[in-house]
Amino acid sequence: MSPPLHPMLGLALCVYRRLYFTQPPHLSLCGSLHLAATSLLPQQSHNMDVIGSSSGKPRSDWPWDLPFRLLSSVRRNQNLKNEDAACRLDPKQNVEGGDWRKRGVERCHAPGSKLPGIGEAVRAGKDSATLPCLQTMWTICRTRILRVGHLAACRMCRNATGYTSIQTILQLPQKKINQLVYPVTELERLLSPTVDRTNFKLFHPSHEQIAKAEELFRSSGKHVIDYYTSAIRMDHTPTLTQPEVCFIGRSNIGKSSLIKALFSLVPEIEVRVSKTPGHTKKLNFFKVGKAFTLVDMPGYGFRAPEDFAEMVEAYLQSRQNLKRIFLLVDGSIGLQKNDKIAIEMCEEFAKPYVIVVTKIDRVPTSVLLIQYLQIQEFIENETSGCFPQPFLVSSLHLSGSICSGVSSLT
Ligand SMILES: Nc1nc2c(ncn2[C@@H]2O[C@H](COP(=O)(O)OP(=O)(O)OP(=O)(O)O)[C@@H](O)[C@H]2O)c(=O)[nH]1
Ligand SMILES: [Mg+2]
Repeated sequence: MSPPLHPMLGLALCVYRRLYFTQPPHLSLCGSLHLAATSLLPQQSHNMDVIGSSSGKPRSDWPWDLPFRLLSSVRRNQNLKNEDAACRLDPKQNVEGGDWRKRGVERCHAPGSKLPGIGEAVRAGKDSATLPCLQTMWTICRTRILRVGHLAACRMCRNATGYTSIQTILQLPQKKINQLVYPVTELERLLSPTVDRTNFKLFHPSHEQIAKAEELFRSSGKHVIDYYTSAIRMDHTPTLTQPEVCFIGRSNIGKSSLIKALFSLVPEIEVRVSKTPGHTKKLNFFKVGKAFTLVDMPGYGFRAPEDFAEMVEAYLQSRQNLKRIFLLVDGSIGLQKNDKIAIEMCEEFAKPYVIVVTKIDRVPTSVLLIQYLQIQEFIENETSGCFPQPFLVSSLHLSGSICSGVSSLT
């Protein structure tokens, strides 16, 4: 029989479990993988070819079929020439497991020195033996607890990579699978039966398709996934023939986090994520084998780099092998003025782009649905090169959330 808990401890545990052992972490990662996976799939191209606009009018001028068809062609048809292959692809991912683990270690060691310990007590003239003794014990205990916690967290984090796989997710109850893999379908369920759902169903890959695309995000001897280089100006960018996709959005919107989540099967790749806006200062290139390249970019808006225009706009405008832009928008606030400027830019440069609604784990479903419908309407009425169905993702940090997510499965 488990010992009775102190009421306060019981309450704390409840809050803790509520905060950390719920679904969003999976949802997030799955959403990202789903996004990554599906956008690479050949089958998707068929959808893309036929969907046209949601008004039923075919978008014959839509350049989408190129990027979406790519990957499969490359993989299936080895004879395809590079230039042809370079016409259809895209993906994404991210990293920071390494960083996180390092920070975990720092956290383990730092607290002792920061505690109001013996030194401070002595300086404050408290010469009673009790205080320093208790504080020393507390320091030691706390350091140990943190260290054990850190090791457990690291272990969970390693395990977590296993749970990022669609195969693992498929072992979950059906309802959970749906929540994780098809967040858009979950939203759709809330609509009244009279609402036109066409644009909710355009992008709905099967589990097999996702699994296939997921394979692209596993590094192996023949298919090496790794950071490649960084550039601060267009003329510093590497000359690459394989197709490229990039992630743009306001600073702090979660571009790097999304890339990191997509690279969660390759945790050794470092993708730096930060709470501080304006963290990514360069164009960071990550190679996914010979298949394609992902580019993480500085954000626009608050604390954007001064040379943002020369760097990012020039890249978007003139990068020949750029096949798709993923424009990230915050799920809680929807399209902002800056986002609309970015959309105008994509339209002007005639690059195919997708709107990705991020951080959906932080948004109540009702708010998310409203934002989603507004974005869909905007796409329908104001754009011509944007994929009509926004993607929903939440790419939580590998720290905490994912580990907790794993725990919730066990
Ligand atoms: N809850 C939640 N937080 C997220 C998500 N994605 C990113 N974040 C958090 O948002 C903050 C910013 O994430 P980044 O990935 O560094 O954002 P960024 O767009 O690369 O920012 P810049 O490099 O400054 O332009 C971090 O604290 C992330 O943990 C998400 O899906 N859900
Ligand atoms: Mg960043």
